[in-house]
Amino acid sequence: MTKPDLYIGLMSGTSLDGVDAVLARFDANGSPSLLARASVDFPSTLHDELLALNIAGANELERSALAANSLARLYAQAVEALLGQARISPKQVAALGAHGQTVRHRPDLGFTVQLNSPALLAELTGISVIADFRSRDVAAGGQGAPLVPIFHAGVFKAPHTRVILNLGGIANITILRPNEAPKGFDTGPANMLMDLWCAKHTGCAFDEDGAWGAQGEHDASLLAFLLNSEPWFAMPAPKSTGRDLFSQEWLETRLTEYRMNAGLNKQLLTQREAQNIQATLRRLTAETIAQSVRAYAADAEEVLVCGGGARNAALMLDLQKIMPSPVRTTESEGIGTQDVEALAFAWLAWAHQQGITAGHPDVTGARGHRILGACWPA
Ligand SMILES: Nc1ncnc2c1ncn2[C@@H]1O[C@H](COP(=O)(O)OP(=O)(O)OP(=O)(O)O)[C@@H](O)[C@H]1O
Ligand SMILES: CC(=O)N[C@H]1[C@@H]2OC[C@@H](O2)[C@@H](O)[C@@H]1O[C@H](C)C(=O)O
Repeated sequence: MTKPDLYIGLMSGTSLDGVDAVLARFDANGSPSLLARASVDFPSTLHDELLALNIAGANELERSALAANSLARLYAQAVEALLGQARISPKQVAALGAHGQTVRHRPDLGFTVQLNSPALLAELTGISVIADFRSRDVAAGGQGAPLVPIFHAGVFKAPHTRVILNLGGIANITILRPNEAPKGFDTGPANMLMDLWCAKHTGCAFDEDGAWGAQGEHDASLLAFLLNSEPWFAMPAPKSTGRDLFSQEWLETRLTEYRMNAGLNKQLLTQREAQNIQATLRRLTAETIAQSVRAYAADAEEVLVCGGGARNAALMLDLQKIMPSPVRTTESEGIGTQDVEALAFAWLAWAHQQGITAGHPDVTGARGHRILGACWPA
C-alpha cells in the first residue's frame, strides 16, 4: 500500500466562532492541493464556556478538561464532514493537525495554553493527531506565535515584497521578501474588540459585512486615546498577543476613562454613539496594522488579506484607504480567505512528520529552529 499523503488541518482561533477544517495533499516540497473544506460553528454553550475560560475562574481544571473533550468532539465532526465530501477513509490520512483553543497566552511568563484533547481526537477519528504546536517555541524563548509565516512563505512568496495579513480575532502580518527569511508578528486586535462591542449593543456575535459600524463615524480623539494609552502597540517585534490583553475589561476601562476625561458622564449610549465607537474600533484595527506595515514593510508592493475580517467590507475599505500599498485578498492567489489558517495547520502536521523545523527564530524570537508539535498515533 502507498504511504498516505493526505493531511487535515483544524483551526479554532481567538474569535471563537467555530472550527475551520481542510483536507489537503502535500507534494514533496510541501505545496498543498486543497481537496475539501468544512466549517462547524461552536454550539453556544461551548462558545460561552471557552470564552469564560479565558479569564481566571472557579474550578478551572475540571471545566478546561471537559471543554477540551467537547472541542475534540467538534473537531471529529469536522473531520467526518471532510472525509464524507472527499469519499476517503481515515486510513488514507497521514495525520491531522489540531490547533486547540487558546485560553491563555503568556510567553512573557513562559507558557501558552491551547485547550485540546488529542488522545480523544485520535480515538474518535482513527487518525494520528499532531497537536501542541506552540509550547516548544515558547520553551525555546520564543513567542510561540504567529506560526503561519513559514507556511505563507511556501505558498505566497513572490518576486517582490508582499505582506500577508490575517484578520482573525487578532491581526498578524507576515512580511515576504524575495531573498529573505519571512518575518511576522501580531499587530493587535482585528475583530476581537469589534465583536465584543457589537455583541453588547446588537446581540449579534459580529458585525455582518461591517454594516452596523459603517453607519457611524470614527472619533479621531478616541482613536488617539486608544492608540496612546496602550504601550503594547509601540513595542517592537517579535510580539504576540490575545484575549489576555485585548479583553472586555481592556475596552470598558478605556472607554470609561476617555468619557470621564471628556466630561461625558451619561451611562446609556444612543445607537449612533455606539456605532461611532464601533467605527473607531474598526479604525484602531486598520491604523495599528498600517503603522506596523509602515514600520516593518514600507517596501511592500501589495497586501493580501485572509481571515474572517476579509468579509468586513467597511474594514477592507478602511485598510484600502490608509495602507501604503494596494490591498486585496488571498482569493486572487487561489486560496480562500477562510482556508489559509486551517491549511497552515495541515502543513504544520506535515512538517512535523517530515521532521522539518517549522519554528523560526526570525519570526518568534526563539533561540533556534525547532520541530513543532507532538504526535498521538492513530
Ligand atoms: N460576513 C462577515 N462580516 C463581517 N465580519 C465577519 C464576517 N464573517 C466573519 N467575520 C469576522 O471574522 C471573525 C472570524 O475570523 P476567523 O475565523 O478568521 O478568526 P479566528 O481564526 O477565530 O481568529 P485568529 O486568527 O485570531 O485565531 C468573526 O469573529 C467576525 O468578526
Ligand atoms: C496564541 C495564539 O493562539 N495566537 C494566534 C492568534 O490568532 C491570530 C494571532 O493571534 C496569531 O499569532 C496566532 O494564530 C495564528 C494561526 C498563528 O500562529 O500564526
